[in-house]
Amino acid sequence: MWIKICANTSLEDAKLAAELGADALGFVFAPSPRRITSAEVAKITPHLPSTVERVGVFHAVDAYEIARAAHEAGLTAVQLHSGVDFALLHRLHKLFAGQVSLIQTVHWQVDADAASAVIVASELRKIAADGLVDRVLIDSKVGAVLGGTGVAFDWDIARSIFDEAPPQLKLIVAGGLRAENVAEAIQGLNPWGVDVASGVEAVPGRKSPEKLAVFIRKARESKVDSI
Ligand SMILES: O=C(O)c1ccccc1NCC(=O)[C@H](O)[C@H](O)COP(=O)(O)O
Repeated sequence: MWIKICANTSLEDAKLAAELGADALGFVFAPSPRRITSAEVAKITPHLPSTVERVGVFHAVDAYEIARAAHEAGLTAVQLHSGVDFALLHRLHKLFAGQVSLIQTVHWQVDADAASAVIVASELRKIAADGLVDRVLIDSKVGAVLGGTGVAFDWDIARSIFDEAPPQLKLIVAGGLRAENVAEAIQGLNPWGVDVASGVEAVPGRKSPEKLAVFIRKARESKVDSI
């Protein structure tokens, strides 16, 4: 199980998450109470183990702007968090030339779960057909808020979408995960990875060491029920 701890804003939190076994650390460049600049991330990434992915979360902006920020911040992956824009994905793929990987977010509108199921399934098919990206993060959208919502989407409705997704896609579940429910998400959806931001915080923008430790342990220990 790939585990991403997102929305880090300090070296202390990022180092702790890495020590506790996170596979990837996220830094939010998109508008957020947890937003961080590339100059600030550049002071954190050199102190992290090289085995841990450093993922920048961006709303669609200019490809050159994303590439400049990724370079300055020392990112190893870029997560595009506002709608699927194949032209932008292809521009970034060319600019990064294999040095930085790409993760695409697809949003699940929580107050319209049945419609979201149809839309998300369609987006997954298009991403698979395009063939450029294999990691897709499915995150809750609450009203107009695209991330860090602390709200889970309807996993019962989502189960068939995860089950029937194109097999080449590595699906990451996000939105409202906490130590208390990460096992349920893993057992219900059988994702390739999990991602959490607010669910392991003590206060907005600062992680709770206890919540982080329990979340990572529970995600590691969780097994998918075999039929
Ligand atoms: O985390 C944020 O504050 C955020 C804000 C705006 C865009 C993206 C953001 N985070 C991206 C992620 O990958 C988060 O891990 C994800 O939204 C999950 O958030 P949460 O429900 O708080 O665990």
